[in-house]
Amino acid sequence: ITNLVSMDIAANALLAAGASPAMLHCLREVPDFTPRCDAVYVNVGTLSEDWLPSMRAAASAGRPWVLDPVAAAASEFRMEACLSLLALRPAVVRGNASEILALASRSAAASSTFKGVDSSHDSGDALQAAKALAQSTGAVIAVSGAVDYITDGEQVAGAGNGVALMQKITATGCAVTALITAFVAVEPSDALVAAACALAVFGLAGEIGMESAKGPASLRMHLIDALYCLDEQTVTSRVKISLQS
Ligand SMILES: Nc1ncnc2c1ncn2[C@@H]1O[C@H](COP(=O)(O)OP(=O)(O)OP(=O)(O)O)[C@@H](O)[C@H]1O
Ligand SMILES: Cc1ncsc1CCO
Ligand SMILES: [Mg+2]
Repeated sequence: ITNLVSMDIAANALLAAGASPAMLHCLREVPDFTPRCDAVYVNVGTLSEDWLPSMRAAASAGRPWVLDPVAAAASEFRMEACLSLLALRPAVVRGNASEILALASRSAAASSTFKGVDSSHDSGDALQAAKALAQSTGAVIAVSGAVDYITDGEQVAGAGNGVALMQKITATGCAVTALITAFVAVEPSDALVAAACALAVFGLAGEIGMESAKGPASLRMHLIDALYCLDEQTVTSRVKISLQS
């Protein structure tokens, strides 16, 4: 269940990576459909009062699930929605630094530099907040940025792949959270590894895509092509993941 802006890029990124996406958000379909999913993705980017019950039902269906708290500090309603979803035990939460800082401080007003769906902080600024949030929620917290940080509250992994121009394509963050969900479906017992690998692989696809891109629109196309064409040799030789502690 993802936002209206991200549906296309998220579904195409998942297909290119070998997953099988389906976007449904009708509450009456959730009980039939969700048990058949290997993992569930909930993204609040275009939240509405109608969608929140569907999100809560899908997150409660007993499948491993992943939360993208897009613009968590946009409003009281959105912050409360994110906090109520966090209580439903996501395996992973992936946000940009501003989103993770806002969630960790649990207040829509706390983020004075908040401007919307884009981050106004570097990922490193949110590392301590991510660790605290991981400890208080039991979720793996991933903060995207120049270096993506992934933590379970004890261990911290850094994923260094990616290109800055990815920030100029809307919903690349939403797409990488979708990819994390697919990786969690494959590796449900190690969400830290799943999230770190998905972020590194998506960043690597961005690096390879950048070799042919002329700007954000062509990078979007080449990134999806690169994701589709990745092979094991390229992944193992170019992925940059390090354990920080
Ligand atoms: N400065 C950067 N250098 C390299 N890669 C980056 C940089 N900033 C972001 N990325 C990568 O871009 C992708 C999207 O991350 P970003 O932090 O922009 O997400 P976001 O703000 O949630 O995006 P959106 O809300 O548009 O979906 C991630 O794969 C991340 O690793
Ligand atoms: C631009 C935008 N607005 C709500 S969700 C979204 C996609 C990036 O998060
Ligand atoms: Mg985002």
